[in-house]
Amino acid sequence: MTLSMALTKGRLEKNTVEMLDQCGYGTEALKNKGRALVFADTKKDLEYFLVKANDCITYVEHGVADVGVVGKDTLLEGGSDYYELLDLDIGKCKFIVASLPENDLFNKVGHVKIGTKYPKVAQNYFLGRGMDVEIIKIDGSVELSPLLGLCDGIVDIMETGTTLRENGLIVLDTVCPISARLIVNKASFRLKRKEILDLIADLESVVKNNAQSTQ
Ligand SMILES: Nc1ncnc2c1ncn2[C@@H]1O[C@H](COP(=O)(O)OP(=O)(O)OP(=O)(O)O)[C@@H](O)[C@H]1O
Ligand SMILES: O=P(O)(O)OC[C@H]1O[C@H](OP(=O)(O)OP(=O)(O)O)[C@H](O)[C@@H]1O
Repeated sequence: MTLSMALTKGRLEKNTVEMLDQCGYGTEALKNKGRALVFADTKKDLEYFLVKANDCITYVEHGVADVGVVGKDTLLEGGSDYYELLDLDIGKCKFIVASLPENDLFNKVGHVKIGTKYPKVAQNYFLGRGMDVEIIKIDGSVELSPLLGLCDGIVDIMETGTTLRENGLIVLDTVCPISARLIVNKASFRLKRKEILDLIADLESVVKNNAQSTQ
């Protein structure tokens, strides 16, 4: 049976395709893609879709894609009707709390405002610290919001730390690490169990090899 796989386009795309290559799969179409969005594997009974991160969860939850590759950041913020079966150990970054050095938001008396693209993650983090903060949803360039006085601090993704540094912000705390995960539609896992377990075994051995070669 053909397996359909939703891949997150953008930052995760190159590393995901590289992993599929390492599995020995036929990813030529994905590498010469033009404006196409659906690609057939040339060696395996696999079909790929390239989608935005949030849509990856939607396609998998609805069973249009049997499996998907998506960042843990998106999973923490998005739906929950899927199985998360493998940490692919790519797209590694973390959620952090940051502010201007003079804004000690953990000790501020009164109203605290937090800018973020990830309101659910931010809300849960601050509730966990017993702080009832106001969350202000921002869609991008989140680091700008404390500089302009829109908020006291931010919850955002940090990879190299360059964006924070170049905007004079400091990390106050780490919320959690992030990496790309393989998610699976629940019904597909019953109906296409063998195909999905084979895919997981292939990806798992690539994850192990890559971990060994970076040691
Ligand atoms: N420095 C980084 N910043 C943001 N995401 C990163 C970073 N490094 C790895 N990632 C991972 O890559 C995934 C895709 O990020 P990407 O920026 O391509 O898409 P996006 O978050 O939908 O942004 P955009 O709306 O700009 O396309 C993220 O969900 C995250 O898991
Ligand atoms: O630690 P760094 O390596 O600097 O990476 C982190 C930055 O990258 C992401 O933004 P992105 O480039 O996706 O732009 P956006 O602000 O429009 O989401 C993220 O939101 C940070 O701003």
